[in-house]
Amino acid sequence: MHAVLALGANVGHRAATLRAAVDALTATDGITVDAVSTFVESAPVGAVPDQPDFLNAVALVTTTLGPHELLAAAHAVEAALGLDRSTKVPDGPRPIDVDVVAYGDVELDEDGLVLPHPRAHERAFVLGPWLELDPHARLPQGPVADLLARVAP
Ligand SMILES: Nc1ncnc2c1ncn2[C@@H]1O[C@H](COP(=O)(O)OP(=O)(O)OP(=O)(O)O)[C@@H](O)[C@H]1O
Ligand SMILES: Nc1nc2c(c(=O)[nH]1)N=C(CO)CN2
Repeated sequence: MHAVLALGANVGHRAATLRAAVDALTATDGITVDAVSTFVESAPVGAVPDQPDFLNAVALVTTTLGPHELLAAAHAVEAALGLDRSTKVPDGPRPIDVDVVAYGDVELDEDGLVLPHPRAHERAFVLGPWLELDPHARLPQGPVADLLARVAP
């Protein structure tokens, strides 16, 4: 299955951490990283505006893992790179965040996993890097190119 992962970091050496996350994904059984976007910087979006800017990227992967296993693998990469989920503030600062944006065309909402990611369609820091890798990418809300045009200033 093809899947789309979003990576973000705003604490520590952000670029080094994003590279380490890609390396950790590459080293994960059942995941092949096919493409990684450029790293883009953006101001924090969401409930915590007073925090450092983020560096974000998108990775396209091919995986034999199921969607829940892929989320577990993303969480394992976060933990390996120092993310302590017990102290994580929603929308707040973090050394690394790895979200599952899409898993093929699968739509589901079960056991702590919503696919596609419920906020991906309104996040330029996801849509822009994804569009760079796949000009034909789509979400249920529409083509990623159109969604980006709608949210980008
Ligand atoms: N598609 C998804 N990708 C990642 N996490 C998801 C997804 N759908 C649901 N979740 C759930 O969301 C929970 C919180 O995720 P997380 O801690 O990454 O939130 P956040 O990064 O603060 O905010 P956001 O989810 O808006 O990026 C996770 O524990 C996970 O179970
Ligand atoms: N620019 C930007 N803002 C955010 C980000 C992020 O990755 N980039 N992640 C968040 C919570 O997941 C909240 N806000």
